[in-house]
Amino acid sequence: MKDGVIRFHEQDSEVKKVMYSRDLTKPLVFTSNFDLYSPAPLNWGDTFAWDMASNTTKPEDFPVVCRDIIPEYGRHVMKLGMELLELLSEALGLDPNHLKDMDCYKGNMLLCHYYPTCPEPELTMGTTGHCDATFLTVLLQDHIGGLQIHHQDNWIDVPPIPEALVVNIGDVMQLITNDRFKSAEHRVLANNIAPRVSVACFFRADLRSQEKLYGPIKELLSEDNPPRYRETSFADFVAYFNAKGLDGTSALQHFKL
Ligand SMILES: O=C(O)CCC(=O)C(=O)O
Ligand SMILES: [Fe+2]
Repeated sequence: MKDGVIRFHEQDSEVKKVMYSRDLTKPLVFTSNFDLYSPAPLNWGDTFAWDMASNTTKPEDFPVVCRDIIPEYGRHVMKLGMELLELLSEALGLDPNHLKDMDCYKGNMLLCHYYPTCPEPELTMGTTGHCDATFLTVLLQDHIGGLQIHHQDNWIDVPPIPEALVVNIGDVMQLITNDRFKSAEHRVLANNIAPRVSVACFFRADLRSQEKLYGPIKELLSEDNPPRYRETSFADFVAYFNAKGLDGTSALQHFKL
């Protein structure tokens, strides 16, 4: 999978620009710098994004250099994520199907990141600190390193472990569990040694639906544990998150009661 991502990103810009867009609602998009229009230094990274929920994507729509692997990886990571949703439901004392039945996977997205070698890494970031606007993120990183997690006011390295995946809780999981599960703030350093590749599978609800509302799960609430967040559609959460940008503040604050 990592080779497939390298094959895509190391194509000529002329080939890639055909897929370039800043509209991540398109099924397959090549894009750059989540924060292109923010005043802060630009993030040093490109992304090839697949909206896994789009049922209009045909195998031949994928770029030929990674057509063999991206849909297959997508199937495997989806299966793993469903099992994780079951385990997390059980950990909350709920029926194993609870999170799956909340459709925490119906708007999934696969983000294939490529962070080019950066001549002046101290002036920017691969990705600035943020929590994901997801329930869950399953992350595959290569051997280069640079991923860090914010813990007790320090940024701690998450060293790559061969064959291992990193699983992050996202903001919307924190919201529906009323802070039982905390979202993990993370960032990626830029480096001047070698390009870095990672693949994030975002477990999300369907962004096309405004009907379903996500608030703290009723079974987890009690007199001593009243709801801490208001309900929101997944689409509204993501719209707020994207409009705010990666400015180091938590999108969850906006939904606090
Ligand atoms: O590249 C990484 O390791 C992290 C990517 C990330 O944080 C994201 O896609 O939200
Ligand atoms: Fe992230």
